[in-house]
Amino acid sequence: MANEITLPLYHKTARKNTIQRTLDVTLLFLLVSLLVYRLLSLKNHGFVWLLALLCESCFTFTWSLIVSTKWNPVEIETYPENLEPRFADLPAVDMFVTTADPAREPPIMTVNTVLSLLAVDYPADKLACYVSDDGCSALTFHSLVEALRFAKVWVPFCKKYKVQVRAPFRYFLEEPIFTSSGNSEFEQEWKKIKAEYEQLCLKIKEAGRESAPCDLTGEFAVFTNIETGNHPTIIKIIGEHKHETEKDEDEDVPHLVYVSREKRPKYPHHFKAGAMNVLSRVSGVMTNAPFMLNVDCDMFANDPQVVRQAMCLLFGRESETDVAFVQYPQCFYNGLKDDPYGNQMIVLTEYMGRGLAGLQGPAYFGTGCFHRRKVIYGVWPDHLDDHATNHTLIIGKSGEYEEMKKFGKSREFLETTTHALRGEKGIGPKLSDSLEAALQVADCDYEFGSTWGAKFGWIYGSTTEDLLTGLTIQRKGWKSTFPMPDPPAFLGCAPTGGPAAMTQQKRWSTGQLEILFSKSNPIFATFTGNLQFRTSLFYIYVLSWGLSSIPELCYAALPAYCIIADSQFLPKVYDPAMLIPVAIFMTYNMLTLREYLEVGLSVRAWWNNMRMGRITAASAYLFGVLSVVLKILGLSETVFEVTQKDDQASDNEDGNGMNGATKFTFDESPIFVPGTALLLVHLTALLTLCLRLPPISVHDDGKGLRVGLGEVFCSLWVVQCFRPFMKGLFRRGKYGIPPSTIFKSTCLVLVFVCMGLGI
Ligand SMILES: O=c1ccn([C@@H]2O[C@H](COP(=O)(O)OP(=O)(O)O[C@H]3O[C@H](CO)[C@@H](O)[C@H](O)[C@H]3O)[C@@H](O)[C@H]2O)c(=O)[nH]1
Ligand SMILES: [Mn+2]
Repeated sequence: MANEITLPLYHKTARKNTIQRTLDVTLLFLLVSLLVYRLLSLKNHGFVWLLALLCESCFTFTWSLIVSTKWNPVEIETYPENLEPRFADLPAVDMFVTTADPAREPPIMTVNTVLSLLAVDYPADKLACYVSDDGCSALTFHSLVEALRFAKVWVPFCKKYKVQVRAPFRYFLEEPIFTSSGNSEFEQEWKKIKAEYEQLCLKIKEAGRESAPCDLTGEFAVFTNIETGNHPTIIKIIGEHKHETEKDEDEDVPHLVYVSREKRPKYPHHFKAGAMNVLSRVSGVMTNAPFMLNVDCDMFANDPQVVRQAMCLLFGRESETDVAFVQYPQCFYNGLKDDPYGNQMIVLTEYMGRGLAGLQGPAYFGTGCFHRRKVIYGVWPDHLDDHATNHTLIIGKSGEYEEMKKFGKSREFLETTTHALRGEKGIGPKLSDSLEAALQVADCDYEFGSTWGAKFGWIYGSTTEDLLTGLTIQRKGWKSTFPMPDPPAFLGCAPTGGPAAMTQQKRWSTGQLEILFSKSNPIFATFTGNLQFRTSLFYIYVLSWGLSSIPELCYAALPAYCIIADSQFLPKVYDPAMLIPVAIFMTYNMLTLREYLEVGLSVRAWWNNMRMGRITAASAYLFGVLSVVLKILGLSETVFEVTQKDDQASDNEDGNGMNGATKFTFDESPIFVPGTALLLVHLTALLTLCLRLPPISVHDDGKGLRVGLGEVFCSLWVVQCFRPFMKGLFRRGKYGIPPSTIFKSTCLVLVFVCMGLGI
């Protein structure tokens, strides 16, 4: 027998990327050359030249951040099969699912996520699943109660037949190949369970149609006349794993708990971050597992080995204690062909993600992440041992009790926290015994006087609470890790449609800027904390997505301005200096295209991402900047608008759920005004050009063309990028840009043209 201590749990290898590095550096060199050229020739040119220089400086800076992040990619492999030979007793894991709105997040979706978690390949008595419902919806609760009933057949079935994908809506998409006899046990069971799942879907669908999903009596009575933003805490133990019947396969399902925290109109609830903190505390008093997994309601576990994989990276050898969290990439099951909305983030994950894994580790991306409970409770990596062995945080000694007050005033919670910090469980055998304590820690005023959300837990103050929380953890010097298994560990749902995609990007850029302009920003974290320099560069990159909209928009408007004002922002065509921008254009496109092709994506996917990058910057990011400016001026608060998720059930009905989804959709939102205006400006410029025919006339010196060909080319390129908007001008309904948006945009165009003509 192999020496069990030496069996590896994971392996991390550096990946070769010579070609990529060469291309990246070449581009950086070209960009710097362009800046030098502009600087040297600045005095011969006017404002336009200076503006171009400023924009290009921003792009060069951003590019250098990207190059630094991508420089050292790694690959991480885990060996879950070695976990049990090495550790007979696997650690417990609490699994959190958040949902907020049964209309935007169909309960059947949450149910599938929960089922996939309940069925993972891990001892059921070590798992507990907590669902936080910020919508306080009887429908969601009802759906979960039904789901547990189904789980009692689904989980044993998955384990018996080693089902690979344990979210039923995915599993039942295809019929397996049954053995020829046609009546095998598997076939019969498969059909029976499929019928039961269909029954479950039907029940949930019908319940959703009624004003109340069922009679609001018994367990459901608390939901009578409930108001979403004004109600007491509701915690329901939907299913308790029974130890006595451990041998009985039918009952081998983990705990399932429903949590809807108290909400009152005047109390801030801090959106998802608040929900996660409540889940941390409720699970603290109920199960107190040393590790916690968190997923959004649309992110099901796609690989039943996922908990074991994560434990390979988190649990075990001492040298691993510095890994604070294991973040899995966000991958999507509803990915439309060729990524028309440019939000599948495959290339971003592949290059930036792998690169980050080679540094201090990835940021926390909000879902598909396993956290160490101690880290969430604010422990520093160098204090880990104090807490584990001889920490004196024992309740009862006065001074220390003071220190513990930062966790809030529940005695039960403080007790379990002490245990958690010491690496013990310290909770009673029955969930129901802790119900009262759980209700107390979910109160909306529980956090008053504590430092929840400020020093530890999920940190408040940004609509991208994930980045802020991760940054706070990494600031302490913690590392994290980013395995990218195939098949993906989790699969979620990417927003489809212009409005949903833009709303999400706007929220992200808002949240990112909130962090950048706060005292938690990565620059301070490097100088006053332990955030590594290059990890900090990554954070600066990601947190300034919103800001990038300003140089992007200016630069995109420059060609049109130049054509209208008859000036030039690029060197003349016959000027040898023109080679620099041409080389930049070619290298950039070649390099990015290569990245897409390398990971098996199409040219179309590359192009869609390129153009969505421009569209997003001109719309969502700009609005992100606006909402942060309004917040800083104290004029409005930022809010977390939940992303609309497509209904899986209806997806299945029409086979692919992609009815016209590749056509860009619009709504009345002002978010589409800047993009429309930009397009109209370019069309106006190109039209002016045609009216000024013949555009190509020989200059006095006989050498040049009157029109800057560079500018015309750029203008055509911008129009090409905004083609979805161009089509939107001529379409109607949700595929068309609303007349009011066109009107507002036209006003902006008039202002712009007047500026260009110097009126
Ligand atoms: O008041 C709220 C608002 C949201 N959520 C939940 O937060 C999750 C993420 O919301 P979603 O609308 O899906 O946002 P996305 O932009 O798709 O989410 C990404 O970005 C968020 C930060 O902006 C992270 O929190 C997420 O984990 C990450 O997947 C969902 O499960 C919601 O139910 C709550 O629990 N309470
Ligand atoms: Mn989401």
